[in-house]
Amino acid sequence: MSAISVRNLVKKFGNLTAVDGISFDVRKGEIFGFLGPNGAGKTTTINILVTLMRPTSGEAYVAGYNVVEDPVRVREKIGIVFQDPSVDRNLTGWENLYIHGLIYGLKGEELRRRVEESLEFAELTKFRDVEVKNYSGGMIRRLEIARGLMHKPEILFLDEPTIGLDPQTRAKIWEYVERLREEAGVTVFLTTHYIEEAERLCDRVAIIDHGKIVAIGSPDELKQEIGGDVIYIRVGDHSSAARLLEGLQNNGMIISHRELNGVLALSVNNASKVIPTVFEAASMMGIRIEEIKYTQPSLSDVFLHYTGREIRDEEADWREGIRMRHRMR
Ligand SMILES: Nc1ncnc2c1ncn2[C@@H]1O[C@H](COP(=O)(O)OP(=O)(O)OP(=O)(O)O)[C@@H](O)[C@H]1O
Repeated sequence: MSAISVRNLVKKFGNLTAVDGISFDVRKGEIFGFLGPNGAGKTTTINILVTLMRPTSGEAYVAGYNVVEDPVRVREKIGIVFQDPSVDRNLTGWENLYIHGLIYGLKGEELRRRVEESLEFAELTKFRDVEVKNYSGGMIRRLEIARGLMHKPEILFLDEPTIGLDPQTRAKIWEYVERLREEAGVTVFLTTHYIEEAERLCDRVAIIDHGKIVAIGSPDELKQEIGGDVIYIRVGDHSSAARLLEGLQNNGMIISHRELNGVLALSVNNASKVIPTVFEAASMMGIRIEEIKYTQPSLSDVFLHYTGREIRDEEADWREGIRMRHRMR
């Protein structure tokens, strides 16, 4: 039996179809990622799976229970960590866990033991009696994840677990999530719009865009599916990049392209055949190539391949900035 099974799931808000007929399975014990830009439908899907929202149509089973027909059973089997901080900043780490345990019906010695174990697992024992407002962003996240695990759920849902955290803290959270799977045997379903997060952490990834799954598989499988190489050419500015692209586009060698701050990225079948043509075109147009390199495609190239767009956009960065400011308050 799969840990999660979703069939033709649809969620509409008025005229907007936030989740548009998705189907997928999450295997027991895997770290499964939902990767997509802001607004793609990731949080809506999580909300349906954790029984906070009813789907418009379709079916979803979590730990074998139907999310609409058996929401109480589903909730017993899952832990949830939302995007925005939800711990009480005026309480200590210990107090936050203790109260959460009480809500879940734990009592006496059992509750105290579980709180200690959770603090230990989150490497927060030293800070157990410190008010959460004095914790760093990474410590708060670890506390929230530990809290989501206190009632020993089979499946843990993490909505954007590292949003707004710096790269070093992000890497620590990844290690922590891996440890959960290895030591606690929990199935993890997470959403993210960070490519590196999906690539580093997930056994399998579903790429979601405009409410639809555009690709699903292990990061390696997805990259192999699109095949080919990506050539990065630094020419210094946008107009040179645009001119060079125009000069290259007629030769039929470019599968897709994108440009960011004067760096042109070209998806091609065989980089070693295309690179001489790039130099030729640049020299004919008087464009100086500052740097050129090529790599196998990344998950970001997979997204570009299936959607024709970058996974990150300015709006996402802007919204994330707002969120971070909100979190700092
Ligand atoms: N309660 C709601 N009412 C109306 N529209 C909604 C509601 N919740 C989400 N939406 C819309 O549905 C779409 C999908 O949103 P969703 O939050 O699921 O995306 P997401 O991929 O999780 O992005 P984010 O990380 O920004 O939350 C968006 O266009 C959003 O504006």
